[in-house]
Amino acid sequence: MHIHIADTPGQVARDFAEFFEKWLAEKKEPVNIALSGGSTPAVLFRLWTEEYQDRIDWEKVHFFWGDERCVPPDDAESNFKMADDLFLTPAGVPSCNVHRLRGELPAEAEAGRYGEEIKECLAMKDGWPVFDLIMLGMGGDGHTASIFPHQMELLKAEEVCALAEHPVSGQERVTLTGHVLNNAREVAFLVTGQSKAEKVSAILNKAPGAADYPAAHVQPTHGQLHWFMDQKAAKGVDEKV
Ligand SMILES: O=C(O)[C@H](O)[C@@H](O)[C@H](O)[C@H](O)COP(=O)(O)O
Repeated sequence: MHIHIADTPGQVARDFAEFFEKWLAEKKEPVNIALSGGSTPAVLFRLWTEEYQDRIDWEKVHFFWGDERCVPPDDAESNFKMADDLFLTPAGVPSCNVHRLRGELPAEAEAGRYGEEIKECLAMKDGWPVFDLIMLGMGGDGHTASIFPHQMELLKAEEVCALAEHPVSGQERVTLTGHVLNNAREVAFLVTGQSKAEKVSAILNKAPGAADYPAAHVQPTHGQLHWFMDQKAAKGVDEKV
């Protein structure tokens, strides 16, 4: 596991962007990556648009989503909308490289369709699709993607994508499931802010009860795991974990 701690959320985004640029430069073939949702990636998306438009050959990158809210693509809640407004469109990412999870469609059917699209586009290993890189966030309850503590069974689901729901709002989601997350070549958490510190510390220090948090179960079978955090989220984490 690789721990990357920076002073500020802006520096976390910059550290990840530099990591990503070096990582991509070593790839001879196009890569398939899954973007995280929520608000944390916004800083990175703006940075990619403002400073990396010409530094990265975005035609080499195919974008998928680790999860999506079951809303239309123009809804303020849409993970796609945030990425598209801040990065995909302004940075001129080719639309054929953007594999949108169609939140406007009936969730169960879309979970199946998106899983099939992923299996068509990605290599397979151990019966599961292999993302080159999956970006993840973590909620204050320890959820990741849209695998929440009240739906731990999604960590072991037999489908590539499954229907999920937010425990408070009841909002329907579609999420990658645990086997897919753990089949990736690289998994990178981007987690910032004081509100995440307790769960981050429990997970990285393997404290009792950490197994109740879905993010604790992201342990790539073959791949590398990275935690990019700011000082506030990483409070209490021993860098030697
Ligand atoms: O659709 C989502 O909301 C995400 O995929 C979710 O897993 C998110 O990454 C965390 O909830 C952290 O969200 P913030 O970045 O807003 O703290």
